[in-house]
Amino acid sequence: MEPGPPGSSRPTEPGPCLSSQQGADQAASASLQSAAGAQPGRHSLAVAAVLPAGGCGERMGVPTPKQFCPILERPLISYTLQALERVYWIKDIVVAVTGENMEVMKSIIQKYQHKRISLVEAGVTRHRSIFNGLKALAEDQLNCKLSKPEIVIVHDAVRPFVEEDTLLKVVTAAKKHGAAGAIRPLVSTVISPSADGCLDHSLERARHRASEMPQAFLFDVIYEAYQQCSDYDLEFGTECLQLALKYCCTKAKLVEGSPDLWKVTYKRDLYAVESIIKEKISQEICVVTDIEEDNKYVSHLLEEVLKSELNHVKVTSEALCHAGRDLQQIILDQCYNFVCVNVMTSDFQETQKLLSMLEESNLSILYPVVVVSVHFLDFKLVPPSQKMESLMLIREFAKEVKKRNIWLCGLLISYPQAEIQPWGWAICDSVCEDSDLDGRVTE
Ligand SMILES: Nc1ccn([C@@H]2O[C@H](COP(=O)(O)OP(=O)(O)OP(=O)(O)O)[C@@H](O)[C@H]2O)c(=O)n1
Ligand SMILES: O=C(CO)[C@H](O)[C@H](O)COP(=O)(O)O
Repeated sequence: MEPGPPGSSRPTEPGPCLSSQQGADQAASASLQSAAGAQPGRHSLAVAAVLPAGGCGERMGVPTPKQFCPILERPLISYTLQALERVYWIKDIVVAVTGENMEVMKSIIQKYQHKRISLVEAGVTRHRSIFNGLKALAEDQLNCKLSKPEIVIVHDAVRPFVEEDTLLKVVTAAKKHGAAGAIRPLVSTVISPSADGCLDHSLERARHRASEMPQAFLFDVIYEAYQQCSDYDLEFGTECLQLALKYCCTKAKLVEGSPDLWKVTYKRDLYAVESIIKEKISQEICVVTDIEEDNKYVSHLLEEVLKSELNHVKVTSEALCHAGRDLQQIILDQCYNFVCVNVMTSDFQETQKLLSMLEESNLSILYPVVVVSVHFLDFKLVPPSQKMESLMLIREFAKEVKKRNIWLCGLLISYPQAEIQPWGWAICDSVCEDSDLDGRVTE
C-alpha cells in the first residue's frame, strides 16, 4: 500500500483471512427528499447503509481479502465507501469487518478521510455480518451513537460502482414496497444438476434475473426478518430479499441495475475495476482558482466552456483556500486533471500551491497528473513579449515536476480590457511531447 500523505498514518497491511473468522461519526442532518416521488422537501427520510466487508475472498485466491486489494494503490473498499458517501442523504454507513482487519479499516478511513462511517464486527457468514450491522442501527443498542433509520440500504463492500440514481431507485421502491433490490439480466443460463451430475432441468433464461446489490428495506422489515430467521438461513442463505419475503411476507420490488454493479469475485475482476477507474479518471477535470472574486468569475466561465465543449467529462471547480481542505478531498478522490487559473502577473503562485499539494499527495505515483496553468494578459496594458518572457519560467518548472510524473502545461490567454479573446499561446514542456495519457483531455 502506498505511503500516506504527511500527517496521516500508513494503513496496516490487511491480515490474511482464516476460514472461521470469529468476530468479534456521524452525519449532518441528511435526509432523502422526495423519496416517494413527492415534491422535494415534502418528505424526509432517514436512510442508513450496511456494508458487509468481512469476507475472505476465497474465490479470488489471494491472501489479502478482496475488499482490501489495492486498485491504483487504493483499497477497493475505499472506492465503494466513496460512492456511498457522495450521496448526502445517506446518514450513516455501518461497515462490518473482522476483528483482525479492524485496524486496517480504521487507517483506511483516516487516510482517505471517509465520513459517516461506523465499524462493527463481522460475522462468520455474510448474513451474520449484515445482521451485526443492523443490530448496531437498532435503537435498543446501548452506548450507540447511531440512530435507527427508516430505510436501510445493504450493499456489498466489493461492488464499487454504485451510482446515486440506483440507490435512490431502490430506496424509493423500498419505501413503497418494504423491500427492493437491483437486478441484472442473466448472462448464462442457470441449470440444475441431479445427484448423479447430470442435467435435471434448466431455467428459462429470459424469465429469470441475477440478484445484485444494492438492496434497500424498511428497517423494521429486514431487522424483523433477521431476528426471526433460522441458523440455517444465517449460515447458508445468500439472499436478503428472500428473508424479507419468508419472514415478513414482504415482496421486494425489483429494479433494473447498471452493468457496473457486478460483484468483484475473481482476480480478473480487479483488472476490470482498474480499467473502469482509469476511464473515469480521464473523464474528470477540476478547475482550480484562488478565492478572489475575479478569479472565481473566470473559473466559472472556464467551467461552463469546458462543460459545453467536452461531453461526458465531469467538470468541477474548487478554490485554493488556505487550508485547501476541499481540494485535498478532490485529490484524494483521484482527480487527475487540473486547470489552474492564475491572476498574479509574473509568478504562478496558484499553480505552485496546487503542485505542492499534488506532490505531497503522491497521486502521481502510478499515473501522470496533468495540470494546465492558465494566465491572462490584457495586451493593451502589457506587451505580450514581456508576459511571455516571464512565463517561459514555467518551462523550467515543468521539467522539474515531470520528474515526479506531473505534466505541467502553461496557457496564456490574451484579451483586451474586459473581453476574453478565444486565442492564446501554449507553453508546454511535457504534455505535447508524449501522448500516453489515456486519452485525457489536455490539448
Ligand atoms: N463472513 C462474511 C462473508 C462475506 N462478507 C462480505 O459480503 C460481501 C459479498 O460476499 P462474497 O463476494 O461472497 O465475499 P467473500 O466471502 O469474501 O468471497 P468468497 O465467497 O470468494 O470467499 C463481501 O463484501 C464480503 O466481504 C461479510 O461481510 N462477512
Ligand atoms: O448475490 C447477492 C445478492 O443476492 C449478494 O450480493 C451476495 O453477494 C451473495 O453473497 P455470496 O457470494 O456470499 O453468496
